Amino acid sequence: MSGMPGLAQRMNRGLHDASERVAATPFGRPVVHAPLVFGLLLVAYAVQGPGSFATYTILTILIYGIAVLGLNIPAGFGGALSLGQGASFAVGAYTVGALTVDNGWPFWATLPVAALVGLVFGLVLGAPAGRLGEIGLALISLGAVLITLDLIVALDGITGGVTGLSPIGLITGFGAEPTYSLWLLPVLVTASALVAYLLHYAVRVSLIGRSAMATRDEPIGATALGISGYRSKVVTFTLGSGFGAYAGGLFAYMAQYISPDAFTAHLSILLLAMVILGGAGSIYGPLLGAVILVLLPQALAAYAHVNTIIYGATLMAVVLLRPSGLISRTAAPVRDRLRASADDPSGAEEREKPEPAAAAERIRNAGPDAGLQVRGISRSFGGLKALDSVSLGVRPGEVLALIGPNGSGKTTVINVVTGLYPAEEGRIVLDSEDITRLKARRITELGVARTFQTPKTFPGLSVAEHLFLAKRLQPPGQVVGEDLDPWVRRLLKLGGIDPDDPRMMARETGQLGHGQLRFLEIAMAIRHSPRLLLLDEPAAGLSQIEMQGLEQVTRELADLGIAVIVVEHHLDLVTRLADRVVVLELGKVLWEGRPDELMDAEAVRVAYLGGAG
Ligand SMILES: Nc1ncnc2c1ncn2[C@@H]1O[C@H](COP(=O)(O)OP(=O)(O)OP(=O)(O)O)[C@@H](O)[C@H]1O
Repeated sequence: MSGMPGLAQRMNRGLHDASERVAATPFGRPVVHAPLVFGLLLVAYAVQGPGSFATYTILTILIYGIAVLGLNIPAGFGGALSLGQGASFAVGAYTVGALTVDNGWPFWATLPVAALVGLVFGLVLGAPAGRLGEIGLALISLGAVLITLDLIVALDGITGGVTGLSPIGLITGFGAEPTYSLWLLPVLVTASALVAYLLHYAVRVSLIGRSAMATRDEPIGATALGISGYRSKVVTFTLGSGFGAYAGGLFAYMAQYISPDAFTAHLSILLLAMVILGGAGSIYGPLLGAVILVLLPQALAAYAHVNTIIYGATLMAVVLLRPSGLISRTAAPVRDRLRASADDPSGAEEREKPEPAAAAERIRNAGPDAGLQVRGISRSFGGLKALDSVSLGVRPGEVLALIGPNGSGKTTVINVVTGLYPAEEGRIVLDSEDITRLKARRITELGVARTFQTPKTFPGLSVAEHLFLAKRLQPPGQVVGEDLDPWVRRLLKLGGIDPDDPRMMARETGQLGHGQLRFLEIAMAIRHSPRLLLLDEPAAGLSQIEMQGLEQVTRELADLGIAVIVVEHHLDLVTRLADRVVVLELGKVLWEGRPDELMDAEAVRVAYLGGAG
């Protein structure tokens, strides 16, 4: 299903900065520049005075900054249109308020509890919302804001109702009166912002962050890689809410008084606006958004009659002129090297051939049910029977070519085998295990890798990040007990991607050409270390040289013991590469045999080649 790209997707894809970026940010790694900023801010507080208006403004920016970094996790990395960050902020503020005012807890106890409550709140909200599309998720999160506000008013025994809670001091209890240390708040907020920034960056470069981005950019491709889109949404929502609640807790300490007025739906919209304005999905863009949207109203305060108009117009202008926000997303570095060969980690020599003896023995020892058996599968779309009782099989070490006229059902076979569409009839057995009713992700986990007719790669992730995901999501217990990185490297090179060029590896794939994407996708499938590899028209759009390279690598991979099904229109390639050929017509198997018999088969000539010759 193509359909219109969603709002969040458009928001996230936006404009790609054409420049090549290797580092995570223009200022280098966050671990280097973040402590520097921390020090500079402390100097600024000292110069301005820790209780000054300037310090208060910086602290406001940092507190909102923590909340928007959190929101950037589901909204930027995950592409979810979340309007509920204000609710998490409120939950955190009231957790701190209630524990401080009613129970006299000090800040070092209340703030972790606030973050924890925020995580639970995010999980409770994210678990049902994660199943919904963009609009559903937006509405659920907005609903959460409204309900939270009502609950704050209703639970006045804990929250103080409309009157609110005060005084909220940083250090209370132990028989002491609430204490307001002039320096404690700035240091605590600034240190918290620093940690939040580093944590946010860690999420960005983790499997969680990259999986969320992959799902955002290409959900079907992500599923084929073994990523659970639902889990990604729930986890990112939960983490973001934890950040939001912690920020709300800090806000309570800064304001020393909280009431429902501070947490209306306007706050949630403001936080989302900060993320979008600064650059959703970028590492420090949301912080820039917080700076602008805190300072702008202050700068406009003198023009009371027009300030809202200017504020709104500025927002609209920026979003219209730069749909991806002020700061474009930045490719993140990957600590994951493609090895040139299993026994040569230095990466000098590439191994040309698999070890024939070991591989041949593995193939010989495969049991009678080894490989894939498809028995009488059918699948309809509306009134159209795309597959009608199709049976075929492929053994380890074998290349099966699936050919047939357009619309004969070749891709549907791959889609049904990989669980994208369930079969309506028949059985699919992989190495003696019935996989007919398994979900797509589970089938991937069993060692089934595929490519698509049009590569389903992730435009916002770098080449290296694609290969990172394929490796990290590799099924346990590799079938081919060898490191396949040398073949991955060869495939990349065939596609014109130099695996040893850091700039190339750091390039977002939204900037790559068709051939590069096709080889990258095949390389990812190989990095998955599959037992069954399904290639959907891999040679489409390739040159003769590229096709020959692809043919050689595919043969070698099969010789290692991988079972390969290749859907292909190039009959010359099919006759050279395949061990067996299955011809489909109108969803049925028309013919099956050796490639050298193909041209003599009368039925195939009539159906597939139009009876010529
Ligand atoms: N998701 C779908 N919804 C509706 N119809 C579908 C869907 N997927 C496939 N079909 C239909 O099923 C039939 C088989 O399609 P399929 O893509 O498997 O053919 P194919 O042999 O791979 O063709 P091509 O060589 O053009 O890729 C076609 O008529 C197609 O329109």
